[in-house]
Amino acid sequence: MEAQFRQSIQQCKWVDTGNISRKPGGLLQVSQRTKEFSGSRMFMTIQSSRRIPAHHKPCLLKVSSSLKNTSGPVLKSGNSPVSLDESLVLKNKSARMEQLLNARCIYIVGMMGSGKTTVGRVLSEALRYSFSDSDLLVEETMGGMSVAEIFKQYGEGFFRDKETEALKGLSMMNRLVVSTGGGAVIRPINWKHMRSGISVWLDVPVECLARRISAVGTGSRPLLHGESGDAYSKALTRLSTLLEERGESYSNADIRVSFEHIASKLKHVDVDNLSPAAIAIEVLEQIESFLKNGGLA
Ligand SMILES: Nc1ncnc2c1ncn2[C@@H]1O[C@H](COP(=O)(O)OP(=O)(O)OP(=O)(O)O)[C@@H](O)[C@H]1O
Ligand SMILES: O=C(O)C1=C[C@@H](O)[C@@H](O)[C@H](O)C1
Repeated sequence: MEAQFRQSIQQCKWVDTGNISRKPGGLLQVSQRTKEFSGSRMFMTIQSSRRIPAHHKPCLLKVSSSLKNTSGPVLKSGNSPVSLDESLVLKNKSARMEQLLNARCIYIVGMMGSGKTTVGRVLSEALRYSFSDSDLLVEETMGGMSVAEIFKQYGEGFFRDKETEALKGLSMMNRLVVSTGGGAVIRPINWKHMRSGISVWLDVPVECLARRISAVGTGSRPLLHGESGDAYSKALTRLSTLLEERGESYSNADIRVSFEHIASKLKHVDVDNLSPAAIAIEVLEQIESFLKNGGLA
């Protein structure tokens, strides 16, 4: 396959085919003719379907290039812009971790608004995992009722039972990134299910959570209803109480990804402008060192 691939791109004049190297995870790195594309990099990935016999594997060629000084958001991952540089780091790290991860699921825990869904989607794409959201699963089993409606009609206890059922089902699967409900950590039985994989706590300062949530409203977040004051103060008051109650439960996670730590590492003045991809990269780095240091052994 690789030889065929080399041949098929011989005519492609801006690719120096003599300089193809294989990277882990099937990534082929191709350097370009520096005369014409000075300062740019090009990566090609061969992806194939597992269900088809090896000698008939179709080949999907993904080509991306980046020019030096191109750091603006240019690729889209779901709704999250991922810069080419971040995208390459994510791809390389993910490919390196394929074996180490051994198809284990990743459970993302954290307060509402911490970015479990946003970061989870970026991670799942990079790892070529599927993405799942336990809140959405509960809504599906309830025939499309929203979480807020379930709380209102049946109460929190009922919702928590459904959440536990959803996590139990997910614990039997592999190659999933799961965004868990913000309160999933409070039930020990849920930890039993999440221990089937690697759990990651997105630890976001409460002021940042309140800013994010007050920007979009609390309509879909029943536990934030009922405070008085402006949207930011209401969210801040309620979230602070919840975080105080749950701090210890979140710290049961195998890995804690602190936004303050990422901001200081990247020399950002605050935590509000960390890209989902930068957070996903930190998650991968921490998972790698957790597993290499015998985590889950
Ligand atoms: N890195 C980021 N920078 C800026 N805004 C972000 C970032 N990540 C997420 N957001 C925004 O914060 C809000 C919450 O994000 P998201 O839905 O991913 O969080 P969540 O943890 O899944 O929340 P919930 O548990 O309430 O469903 C969204 O409006 C999202 O666009
Ligand atoms: O923090 C919580 O307890 C919740 C978070 C959401 O994801 C939903 O699971 C629900 O609104 C409860």
